[in-house]
Amino acid sequence: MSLPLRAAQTTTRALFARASISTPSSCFSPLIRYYASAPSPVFASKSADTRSNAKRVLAAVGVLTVGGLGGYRLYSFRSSNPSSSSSSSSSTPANSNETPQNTAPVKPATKPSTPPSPRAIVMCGPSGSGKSTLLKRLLAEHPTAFGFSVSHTTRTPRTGERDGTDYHFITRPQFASAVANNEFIEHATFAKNDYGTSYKAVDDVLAQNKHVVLDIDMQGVLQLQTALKNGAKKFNGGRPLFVFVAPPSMSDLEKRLVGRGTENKETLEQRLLAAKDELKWGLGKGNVDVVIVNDDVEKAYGELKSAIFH
Ligand SMILES: Nc1ncnc2c1ncn2[C@@H]1O[C@H](COP(=O)(O)OP(=O)(O)OP(=O)(O)O)[C@@H](O)[C@H]1O
Repeated sequence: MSLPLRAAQTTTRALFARASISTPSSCFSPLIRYYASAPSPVFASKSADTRSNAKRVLAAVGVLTVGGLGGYRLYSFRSSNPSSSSSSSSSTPANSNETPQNTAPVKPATKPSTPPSPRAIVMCGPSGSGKSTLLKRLLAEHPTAFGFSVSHTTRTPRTGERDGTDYHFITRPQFASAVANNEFIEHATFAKNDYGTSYKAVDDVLAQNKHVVLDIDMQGVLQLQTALKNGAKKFNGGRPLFVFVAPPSMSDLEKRLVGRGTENKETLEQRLLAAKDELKWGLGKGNVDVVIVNDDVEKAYGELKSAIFH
């Protein structure tokens, strides 16, 4: 990754963090939000439908690539396991005559199972794609199965904030030491303060037999995936499930961000710009386990549950 791109993404990340502080989801860390999930999924094998869907989505990426912020259509599919070398996700270009509208959605689970051990579920996708919307529903439907991880930060506690509950408040040298010791899944700086997500904080939730959903931006996911590939601790021996939430189109995404009322012109542009990169990455071969296109909340939520409970 070139330095200019990374610098631009880091800036975007900071903007996201700043904006998210004032959003309804700001009850979670400004850099990463955690939700305990319903019990862990076990991946179903990919069906013919799934592979067919993947082909169509990849075709949609092509449209996005040449069409800039123009409209595109995306459809749900299960991608390959990003950390599994035995993965066999399809990457064959789609038949250009096929229309996404004919794509069958991933079938929701009919009988949710209860996997034996907790798991981390990593939610990612462009800002405004609907991650919080879906996760709030999951949390509401499975309140006792959810737990929250506590982030570390070097910023000063605000009135009422409790160390170890709202954040782990640490000094800059402590933070630097934790970074050097690879204790963070991901970390970033915002407004001159450092924020980080430690493996331990996530493991603490898993140890309570609760599942954790991490709502992370693309850079955080890339950090995590790199760490996992390099042998970092894997959340109580389990591997996270990577879920990418995509909007049905760029114009829908823009409408939703505007409608949410959280953006000014600058942050809106930043988010839409970042969304293009995130979509290319999220829909790329093998980068995530599941892609959910949130064109309809009910359908998307069903697909999320299907991914989690299978
Ligand atoms: N399927 C949908 N149809 C229409 N509007 C939706 C849908 N899903 C979510 N929204 C709306 O889109 C807006 C953005 O959703 P949400 O805040 O959940 O996105 P997000 O991915 O969590 O964003 P961020 O990463 O910035 O927190 C919200 O106003 C939400 O109500």
